[in-house]
Parts: sequence; structure tokens; C-alpha cells
Amino acid sequence: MATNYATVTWDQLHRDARTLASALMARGEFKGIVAVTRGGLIPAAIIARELDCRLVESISVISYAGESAQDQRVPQVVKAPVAAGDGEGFLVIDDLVDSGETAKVVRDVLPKAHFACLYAKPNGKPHTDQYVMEVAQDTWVLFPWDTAPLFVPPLARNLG
Ligand SMILES: O=P(O)(O)OC[C@H]1O[C@H](OP(=O)(O)OP(=O)(O)O)[C@H](O)[C@@H]1O
Ligand SMILES: Nc1nc2[nH]cnc2c(=O)[nH]1
Ligand SMILES: [Mg+2]
Repeated sequence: MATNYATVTWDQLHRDARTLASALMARGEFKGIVAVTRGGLIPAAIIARELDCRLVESISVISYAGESAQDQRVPQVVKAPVAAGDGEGFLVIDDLVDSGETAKVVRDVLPKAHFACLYAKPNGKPHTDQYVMEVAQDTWVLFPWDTAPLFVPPLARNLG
């Protein structure tokens, strides 16, 4: 299990995706964007809007069966990004790189694409071309779609 959790709110995610879009502007126009499902779908939508890019393809990869690093499986591509060819001129977007295993598989399919993500853990960093923020390896990122607001009892009630 991860020792720590980092909660990302919708506002934070939107801000970080816009920050990534702003940095990506320097690379000129992309022919299209490939979202790595499912985590890359919402970041890719925000970035496509900011870059005014209408061609959005997806690659569907399954890597984790649960909510911790222990639930990692060998990544399986269950839908190919046919419209992106070998990735030339395309931008690939995922929410994060952790071990980097998903990114490696995606890069095998799209070797000429530019790979970018919002968050990167140290082991994943060598497998992404660009990211917004580094997160410690022992931290599990909780995305807004993973969480819900919950009632928390006042501290005073926990004393007994
Ligand atoms: O660098 P790695 O160790 O491979 O981990 C990163 C990948 O894991 C998560 O996807 P997941 O397989 O959980 O599927 P999901 O995007 O559908 O939630 C995340 O969205 C990345 O794609
Ligand atoms: N939600 C989430 N999915 C992941 N997949 C691999 N690492 C992570 C993480 O830290 N958070
Ligand atoms: Mg994913």
C-alpha cells in the first residue's frame, strides 16, 4: 500500500492541465491528441480545448486492478489509436506516470509521439517527455473522479 495520499481537486486538476497546455504551446501545433484511457481522458479534453485541437484519439490501456501499487498488472492495450499512425505529430496525454510501465507500452505503439502528463513519480519520470508536478513514489494520487466529500466528525468527538 502507498504510505501517503495526495488529493487532487477538480480546480487543481483544471489548473494543472492548463499549465501543461501552456507549456505545450511552445512546441507548435499537434496533428491530434491521443488520450490514454481512462485517466488521460479528462486532462486530454482540457488540453485539446486550450490547444484548439479537434482530433482526439484514444489508446485504452489497463494496468491497475485496484487502488495501490500492489494492484499493478502487466499493461494490456485493449484499443489501438488507429488515427494516430506511429504517433508522428501527435501528443499523448495521461494523468500520471508511476512505474512508467503504461507509458512504455504506449510509446511502443506510438514511438514518434510526444508524451505528456500532469504528475510524475520518480520511477516514471524517464518515460514521459513532459509533466507538471512531481509526486513522491510512496504517494498514491487520488484524482477527483476517485473521491467524494465525506462527513468528518469534529475532533472533540474522537477524544473518548
Ligand atoms: O506508470 P504506471 O505504473 O503504469 O501507472 C500509471 C497509469 O496507471 C493509471 O491507469 P490505470 O491502469 O489505473 O487505469 P485507468 O487510467 O483506467 O484508471 C494511470 O491513469 C496511468 O495510466
Ligand atoms: N489514481 C491513481 N492511479 C494510479 N496508477 C498508478 N499510480 C497511481 C496513483 O498514484 N493514483
Ligand atoms: Mg491510466
